[in-house]
Amino acid sequence: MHITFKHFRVDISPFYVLGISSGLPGFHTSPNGSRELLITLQRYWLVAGAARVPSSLTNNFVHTQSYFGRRGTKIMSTQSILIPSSPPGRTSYPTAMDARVPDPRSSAHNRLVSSYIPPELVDQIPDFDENDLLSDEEDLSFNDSHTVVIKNPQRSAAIQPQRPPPQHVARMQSFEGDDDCSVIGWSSSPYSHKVSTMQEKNVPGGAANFNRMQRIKGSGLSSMSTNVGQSTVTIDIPDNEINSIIQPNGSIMQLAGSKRTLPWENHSSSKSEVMSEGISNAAKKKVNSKVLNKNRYTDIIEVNTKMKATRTTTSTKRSGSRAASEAPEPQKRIAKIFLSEEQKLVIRLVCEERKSVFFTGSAGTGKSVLLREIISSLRRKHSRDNESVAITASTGLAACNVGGVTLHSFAGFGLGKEDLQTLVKRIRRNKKAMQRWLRTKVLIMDEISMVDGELFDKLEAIARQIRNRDSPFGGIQLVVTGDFFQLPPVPDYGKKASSFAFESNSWNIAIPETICLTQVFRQKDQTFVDMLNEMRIGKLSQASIEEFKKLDRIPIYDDNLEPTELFCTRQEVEMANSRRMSGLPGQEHTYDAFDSGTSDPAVRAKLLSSCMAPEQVVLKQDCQVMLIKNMDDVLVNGSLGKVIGFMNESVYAKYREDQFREQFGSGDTSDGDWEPNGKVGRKADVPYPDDDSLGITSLRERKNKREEEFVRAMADTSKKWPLVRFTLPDATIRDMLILTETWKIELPNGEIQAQRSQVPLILAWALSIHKAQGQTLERVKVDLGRVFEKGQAYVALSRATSKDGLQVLHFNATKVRVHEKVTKFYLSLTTFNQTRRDQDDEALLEAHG
Ligand SMILES: Nc1ncnc2c1ncn2[C@@H]1O[C@H](COP(=O)(O)OP(=O)(O)OP(=O)(O)O)[C@@H](O)[C@H]1O
Repeated sequence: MHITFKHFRVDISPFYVLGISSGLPGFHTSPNGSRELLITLQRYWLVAGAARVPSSLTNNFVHTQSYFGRRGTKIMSTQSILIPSSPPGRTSYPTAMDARVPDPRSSAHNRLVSSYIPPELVDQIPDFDENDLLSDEEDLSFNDSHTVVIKNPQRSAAIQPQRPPPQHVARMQSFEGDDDCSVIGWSSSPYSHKVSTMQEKNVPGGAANFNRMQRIKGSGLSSMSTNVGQSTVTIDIPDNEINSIIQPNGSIMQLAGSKRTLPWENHSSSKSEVMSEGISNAAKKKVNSKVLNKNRYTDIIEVNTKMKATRTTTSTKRSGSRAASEAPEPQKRIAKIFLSEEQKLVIRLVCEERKSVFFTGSAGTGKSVLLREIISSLRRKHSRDNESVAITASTGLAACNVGGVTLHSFAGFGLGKEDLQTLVKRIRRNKKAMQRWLRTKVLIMDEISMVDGELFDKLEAIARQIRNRDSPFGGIQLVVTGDFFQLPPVPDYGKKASSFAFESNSWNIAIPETICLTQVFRQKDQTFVDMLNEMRIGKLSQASIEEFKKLDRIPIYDDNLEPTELFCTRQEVEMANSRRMSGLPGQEHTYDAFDSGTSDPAVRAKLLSSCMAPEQVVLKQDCQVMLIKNMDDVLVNGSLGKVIGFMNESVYAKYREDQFREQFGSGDTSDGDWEPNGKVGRKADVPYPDDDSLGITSLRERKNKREEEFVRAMADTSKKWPLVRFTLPDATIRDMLILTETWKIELPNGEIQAQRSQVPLILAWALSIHKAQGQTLERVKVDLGRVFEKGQAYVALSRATSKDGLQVLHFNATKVRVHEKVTKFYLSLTTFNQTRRDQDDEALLEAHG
């Protein structure tokens, strides 16, 4: 996405302003008739202050959240980009100074601080010290590439407590841009406040203008602002980094999968609520008035701060000089996926040609990845009416994975067992359900293999009746995906077997386009891909049978991580996991989920019962866990790790610092590519069982006393989280403190029916095949002797990324069974697909050059 702005301002703001500025979005104003880009590079987020701002405000209005932490912690290196525009009637252009960043020593500043930060924490805020100020502008300047260079180590160290020896020349994180596109990059590193290269077009004064840095009188580093006046700046924001777009009418379009959870959403403890209650009336008034003002802004685009894809990957070898990184927070960096030509074809059919499509393909062909892309595109396309794209899936688990609701929930007809007319009547009585059916333009259905054919027909007929239109699904465009060779619908109790959706009467007329994805991404080894494809269709060659039999051995792994054992029943899974847990010494750490949402508690509990994140996670040191959310491009849903300790975020900061020193020594850290999210290539297994063993005493000696108190104060109020050691595919290790994440079951209008905040970990010695569907696992152990359902063996084995990481016990070709009608259905598609491919050959050839 390219966005062009006429004005922009860069604020570089360390500690003081943050708890306040982020919570008071109304201060962000811009001149009449113009659009303003405000970039705030924040050194510290004083979360205590921010947490007192009601989430409704932050959610619905500014979304300054970029990298939020939890209450009671200090978060280093946050940034946000806000793009408000044109509040009518405004002609003035308040600077950061007069609008929201009063001189830290002024009474105005104190008033702001004290109205948003609880008194006990105000006491912990270090006094502003004249010595902390940079003496003059020579201490701080922009160099040619607009790099902030902090020249005075002592002073900047005092201001920014976690700063390592600071010859830190902030290096730009610049994105590549084409000629028409100016680019701004930024870094989350507090050592590198910066705004990267900007190619300004038609800028009166050009770069010189940019350099016109405004400093806040007397406040040194506490805030700076650069004002480019009439520059035109276009920034290129990768789609996957846009969380939400606030539209001219004030409504918010959430984009798929990228929203960062706010601390108060995350927090399972009621502490933050207590804090909100404690908010002063004056503050409440202030906040409310800002809410009322929200329509003044016509659009705000929020960019989350997952680490930019342009960050260089850390080498695991020690290198002479590296840029020190401080950020103890696990920053997210989601890999940019380049879609294959066949994936792009589906996007084109759906988004440009508005066709109803069914895209299918064997396990690992990127159906889920593609679906997420489609959702993003459709949401952007239908941004004026965010209710028009309905995301659904056959099961709660699948729905949770794509951020949608179950088909039943969308339909609003309960279990949907009654006859058609009864169901239609029920929906007509349900205003919200009616609205959904009427407003939906695109209906997405994931995991179609588990949708019953009868249900599919009912939905089709309901759509026609409610929308009073005779075309299939009443004119709703369908985007359907899944693989019928995987798990089938669960039959109703007492009913023999369910039918498949493709057997329904309406399937063929409702879905004119079918695309079979053929390129497998999950496995790289073509022999293995072929073996799995044979297994999928139940036609195993003798050679493949022999190969599978060879997998009945115990793979040797260099680390202590064991393969995840897949079982058919939940009971077996629970037994296997609890047996292993009870064998571990050590104290249990329990994490209770925090559930919320608009549905009543009983419905919510039911909706969340199939959420991948359990209600309660009990962990011990040394237990094996699996990540159930993508954290970045390396640590992804399915990554295996071992809990090596429990600590709070402040202690983790020290831990990271220790880790860094241990690995790279305490020498020059001013340059290089070491990055803050913990990718430290250290093979030695150094246990960090608890806070006390972290040697923080010695570190403290090196710290400023004031800062130490601050850290302790913050640490005291925070909770201990699991520190997990992940072994990466290249055999290096990476430790990450795992905090809570959120899963949502969301209706098309953005209403969150149910939401769960929980640490994104599950015990990973064992997993059910049902839950494993959709997962990618590096190490898998399956006992085929226990498999009973058609498609089950295929689902289980196809989770593995390689033969080396797959152990198969009791392989028996007769256990590999498929539904005959599924085979027939796919055979009929092959012909169709060939025709489709013939048609598209030309386009594909062209695309390949
Ligand atoms: N275009 C792509 N480029 C690179 N990797 C991809 C691409 N598409 C998918 N992948 C990767 O392939 C793996 C499998 O993708 P995904 O889970 O979307 O497959 P799927 O078809 O949904 O599988 P299943 O049917 O087993 O659920 C993931 O690790 C994903 O990141």
